[in-house]
Amino acid sequence: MSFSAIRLEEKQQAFAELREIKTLLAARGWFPGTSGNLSIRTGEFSPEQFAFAITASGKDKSVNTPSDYLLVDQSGQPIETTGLKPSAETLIHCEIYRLTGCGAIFHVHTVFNNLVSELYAERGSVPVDGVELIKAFNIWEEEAHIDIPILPNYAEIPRIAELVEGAIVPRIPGILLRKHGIYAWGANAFEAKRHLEAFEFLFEYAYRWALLKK
Ligand SMILES: CSCCC(=O)C(=O)COP(=O)(O)O
Ligand SMILES: [Zn+2]
Repeated sequence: MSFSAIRLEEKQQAFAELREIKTLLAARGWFPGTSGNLSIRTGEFSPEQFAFAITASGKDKSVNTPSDYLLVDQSGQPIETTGLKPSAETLIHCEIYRLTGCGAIFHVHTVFNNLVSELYAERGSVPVDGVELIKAFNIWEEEAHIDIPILPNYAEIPRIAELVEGAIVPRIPGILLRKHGIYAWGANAFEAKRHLEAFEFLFEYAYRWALLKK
Protein backbone atom coordinates (compact mmCIF):
# COMPACT_ATOMS: atom_id res chain seq x y z
CA MET A 1 0.00 0.00 0.00
CA SER A 2 1.23 3.49 -0.76
CA PHE A 3 0.15 6.25 1.61
CA SER A 4 -0.84 8.38 -1.35
CA ALA A 5 -3.65 5.81 -1.67
CA ILE A 6 -5.31 7.33 1.42
CA ARG A 7 -8.02 9.33 -0.23
CA LEU A 8 -8.86 12.85 0.84
CA GLU A 9 -12.37 11.81 1.79
CA GLU A 10 -11.03 8.97 3.94
CA LYS A 11 -8.80 11.40 5.79
CA GLN A 12 -11.62 13.91 6.20
CA GLN A 13 -13.90 11.16 7.47
CA ALA A 14 -11.30 10.10 10.08
CA PHE A 15 -10.75 13.72 11.18
CA ALA A 16 -14.51 14.29 11.43
CA GLU A 17 -14.95 11.14 13.55
CA LEU A 18 -12.11 12.20 15.83
CA ARG A 19 -13.63 15.64 16.19
CA GLU A 20 -17.00 14.19 17.15
CA ILE A 21 -15.60 11.84 19.79
CA LYS A 22 -13.20 14.48 21.11
CA THR A 23 -16.05 16.96 21.60
CA LEU A 24 -18.16 14.37 23.36
CA LEU A 25 -15.43 13.13 25.71
CA ALA A 26 -14.24 16.68 26.43
CA ALA A 27 -17.75 17.53 27.62
CA ARG A 28 -17.33 14.79 30.25
CA GLY A 29 -14.08 16.35 31.47
CA TRP A 30 -12.01 13.37 30.32
CA PHE A 31 -9.16 15.52 28.85
CA PRO A 32 -8.02 17.64 31.82
CA GLY A 33 -5.01 19.90 31.27
CA THR A 34 -4.52 19.01 27.55
CA SER A 35 -4.19 15.30 28.47
CA GLY A 36 -5.46 12.45 26.32
CA ASN A 37 -5.15 11.49 22.69
CA LEU A 38 -7.33 9.81 20.09
CA SER A 39 -6.63 7.99 16.85
CA ILE A 40 -8.48 6.25 14.02
CA ARG A 41 -6.90 4.02 11.41
CA THR A 42 -7.19 5.02 7.78
CA GLY A 43 -6.68 2.97 4.63
CA GLU A 44 -5.67 -0.66 4.45
CA PHE A 45 -4.03 -2.53 7.28
CA SER A 46 -1.09 -4.88 7.45
CA PRO A 47 1.05 -5.27 10.59
CA GLU A 48 4.04 -3.94 8.61
CA GLN A 49 2.41 -0.97 6.94
CA PHE A 50 -0.55 1.11 8.04
CA ALA A 51 -1.57 4.68 8.73
CA PHE A 52 -3.79 6.47 11.19
CA ALA A 53 -5.15 9.88 12.03
CA ILE A 54 -4.16 11.11 15.49
CA THR A 55 -4.58 14.18 17.66
CA ALA A 56 -1.76 16.71 17.55
CA SER A 57 0.36 16.97 20.70
CA GLY A 58 -0.29 19.43 23.50
CA LYS A 59 -3.58 20.79 22.19
CA ASP A 60 -6.49 21.71 24.43
CA LYS A 61 -8.76 18.81 23.53
CA SER A 62 -11.84 20.70 24.65
CA VAL A 63 -11.39 23.18 21.81
CA ASN A 64 -11.87 22.47 18.10
CA THR A 65 -9.49 24.16 15.66
CA PRO A 66 -8.61 23.52 11.98
CA SER A 67 -5.27 21.96 13.05
CA ASP A 68 -6.12 19.30 15.62
CA TYR A 69 -5.24 16.11 13.69
CA LEU A 70 -2.63 14.70 11.35
CA LEU A 71 -1.86 11.45 9.55
CA VAL A 72 1.05 9.27 10.64
CA ASP A 73 2.50 5.96 9.46
CA GLN A 74 3.06 2.70 11.37
CA SER A 75 6.16 4.09 13.07
CA GLY A 76 4.45 7.32 14.10
CA GLN A 77 6.06 9.53 11.46
CA PRO A 78 3.84 12.22 9.88
CA ILE A 79 2.80 11.30 6.33
CA GLU A 80 2.15 14.89 5.29
CA THR A 81 4.00 18.13 5.96
CA THR A 82 1.62 20.09 8.15
CA GLY A 83 3.98 21.40 10.82
CA LEU A 84 1.84 19.61 13.42
CA LYS A 85 3.48 17.33 15.98
CA PRO A 86 1.70 14.02 16.57
CA SER A 87 0.73 13.09 20.13
CA ALA A 88 3.74 12.48 22.38
CA GLU A 89 2.21 9.01 22.97
CA THR A 90 1.91 8.06 19.31
CA LEU A 91 4.29 5.10 19.73
CA ILE A 92 1.83 3.45 22.11
CA HIS A 93 -0.87 3.76 19.44
CA CYS A 94 1.54 2.27 16.86
CA GLU A 95 2.12 -0.78 19.03
CA ILE A 96 -1.57 -1.32 19.77
CA TYR A 97 -2.47 -1.10 16.07
CA ARG A 98 0.38 -3.42 15.08
CA LEU A 99 -0.52 -6.04 17.68
CA THR A 100 -4.31 -5.96 17.61
CA GLY A 101 -5.21 -4.77 14.10
CA CYS A 102 -7.85 -2.57 15.73
CA GLY A 103 -9.44 0.45 14.01
CA ALA A 104 -9.51 3.12 16.74
CA ILE A 105 -7.71 3.91 20.01
CA PHE A 106 -8.87 6.38 22.67
CA HIS A 107 -6.79 7.49 25.66
CA VAL A 108 -8.11 9.56 28.59
CA HIS A 109 -6.93 10.59 32.03
CA THR A 110 -9.58 10.49 34.76
CA VAL A 111 -9.41 10.57 38.54
CA PHE A 112 -10.95 7.09 38.83
CA ASN A 113 -8.63 5.46 36.30
CA ASN A 114 -5.66 6.99 38.14
CA LEU A 115 -6.95 5.95 41.59
CA VAL A 116 -7.68 2.38 40.62
CA SER A 117 -4.33 2.00 38.84
CA GLU A 118 -2.60 2.89 42.11
CA LEU A 119 -4.92 0.76 44.24
CA TYR A 120 -4.08 -2.37 42.21
CA ALA A 121 -0.55 -1.44 41.06
CA GLU A 122 1.17 -4.26 42.93
CA ARG A 123 -1.32 -6.82 41.65
CA GLY A 124 -0.66 -5.62 38.10
CA SER A 125 -4.33 -5.69 37.10
CA VAL A 126 -7.73 -4.40 38.17
CA PRO A 127 -10.03 -7.33 39.06
CA VAL A 128 -13.74 -7.01 38.28
CA ASP A 129 -16.33 -9.70 39.09
CA GLY A 130 -19.77 -10.22 37.68
CA VAL A 131 -20.59 -6.64 36.70
CA GLU A 132 -23.10 -6.47 33.86
CA LEU A 133 -21.09 -3.90 31.91
CA ILE A 134 -18.35 -6.50 31.30
CA LYS A 135 -20.67 -7.46 28.43
CA ALA A 136 -19.57 -4.27 26.66
CA PHE A 137 -16.38 -6.23 25.91
CA ASN A 138 -18.44 -9.02 24.30
CA ILE A 139 -17.88 -11.24 27.33
CA TRP A 140 -21.24 -12.81 27.92
CA GLU A 141 -20.77 -15.51 30.54
CA GLU A 142 -22.60 -15.16 33.84
CA GLU A 143 -20.54 -13.80 36.75
CA ALA A 144 -17.60 -13.20 34.42
CA HIS A 145 -14.30 -12.34 36.07
CA ILE A 146 -11.90 -10.04 34.25
CA ASP A 147 -8.49 -8.55 35.01
CA ILE A 148 -7.65 -5.24 33.35
CA PRO A 149 -3.87 -5.02 32.90
CA ILE A 150 -1.83 -2.19 34.46
CA LEU A 151 1.55 -1.11 33.08
CA PRO A 152 4.06 1.13 34.83
CA ASN A 153 4.25 4.70 33.62
CA TYR A 154 7.56 6.08 32.38
CA ALA A 155 8.59 9.50 31.12
CA GLU A 156 10.09 7.86 28.00
CA ILE A 157 7.20 6.70 25.84
CA PRO A 158 9.32 4.09 23.96
CA ARG A 159 9.84 2.35 27.32
CA ILE A 160 6.08 2.07 27.74
CA ALA A 161 5.57 1.07 24.10
CA GLU A 162 7.91 -1.87 24.42
CA LEU A 163 5.85 -3.27 27.31
CA VAL A 164 2.56 -3.16 25.40
CA GLU A 165 3.02 -6.55 23.71
CA GLY A 166 3.43 -8.35 27.04
CA ALA A 167 0.44 -6.56 28.57
CA ILE A 168 -2.30 -7.21 26.02
CA VAL A 169 -4.75 -9.78 27.35
CA PRO A 170 -7.22 -11.77 25.22
CA ARG A 171 -10.75 -10.29 25.29
CA ILE A 172 -9.73 -7.13 27.22
CA PRO A 173 -9.50 -4.20 24.78
CA GLY A 174 -7.51 -1.88 26.99
CA ILE A 175 -4.42 -1.20 29.06
CA LEU A 176 -4.22 1.02 32.11
CA LEU A 177 -1.03 3.04 32.70
CA ARG A 178 -0.25 3.53 36.38
CA LYS A 179 -1.26 7.00 37.64
CA HIS A 180 -1.60 8.07 34.01
CA GLY A 181 -4.70 6.85 32.15
CA ILE A 182 -6.51 4.21 30.09
CA TYR A 183 -5.88 3.17 26.50
CA ALA A 184 -9.02 1.58 25.04
CA TRP A 185 -9.38 0.28 21.51
CA GLY A 186 -11.94 -1.29 19.20
CA ALA A 187 -12.58 -2.37 15.64
CA ASN A 188 -13.92 1.13 14.94
CA ALA A 189 -14.69 4.39 16.76
CA PHE A 190 -18.11 3.18 17.92
CA GLU A 191 -16.62 0.09 19.56
CA ALA A 192 -13.61 1.90 21.03
CA LYS A 193 -15.99 4.42 22.63
CA ARG A 194 -18.17 1.65 24.06
CA HIS A 195 -15.07 -0.01 25.52
CA LEU A 196 -13.73 3.24 26.93
CA GLU A 197 -17.04 4.02 28.63
CA ALA A 198 -17.23 0.50 30.06
CA PHE A 199 -13.68 0.76 31.43
CA GLU A 200 -14.43 4.05 33.11
CA PHE A 201 -17.62 2.67 34.67
CA LEU A 202 -15.77 -0.44 35.90
CA PHE A 203 -12.88 1.62 37.30
CA GLU A 204 -15.22 3.77 39.35
CA TYR A 205 -17.09 0.64 40.48
CA ALA A 206 -13.85 -1.18 41.41
CA TYR A 207 -12.58 1.79 43.38
CA ARG A 208 -15.81 2.37 45.28
CA TRP A 209 -16.31 -1.34 45.92
CA ALA A 210 -12.78 -1.66 47.36
CA LEU A 211 -13.58 1.17 49.79
CA LEU A 212 -16.93 -0.36 50.77
CA LYS A 213 -15.36 -3.73 51.47
CA LYS A 214 -12.83 -2.27 53.96
C1 LIG B 1 -0.49 17.19 30.24
S1 LIG B 1 -0.84 15.57 29.83
C2 LIG B 1 0.75 14.78 29.60
C3 LIG B 1 0.88 14.02 28.32
C4 LIG B 1 -0.18 12.95 28.24
O1 LIG B 1 -0.20 12.04 29.05
C5 LIG B 1 -1.21 12.99 27.24
O2 LIG B 1 -2.07 12.12 27.23
C6 LIG B 1 -1.30 14.08 26.21
O3 LIG B 1 -0.21 14.09 25.37
P1 LIG B 1 -0.37 14.62 23.86
O4 LIG B 1 1.05 14.76 23.38
O5 LIG B 1 -1.13 13.55 23.15
O6 LIG B 1 -1.11 15.92 23.89
ZN1 LIG C 1 -1.60 10.39 28.51
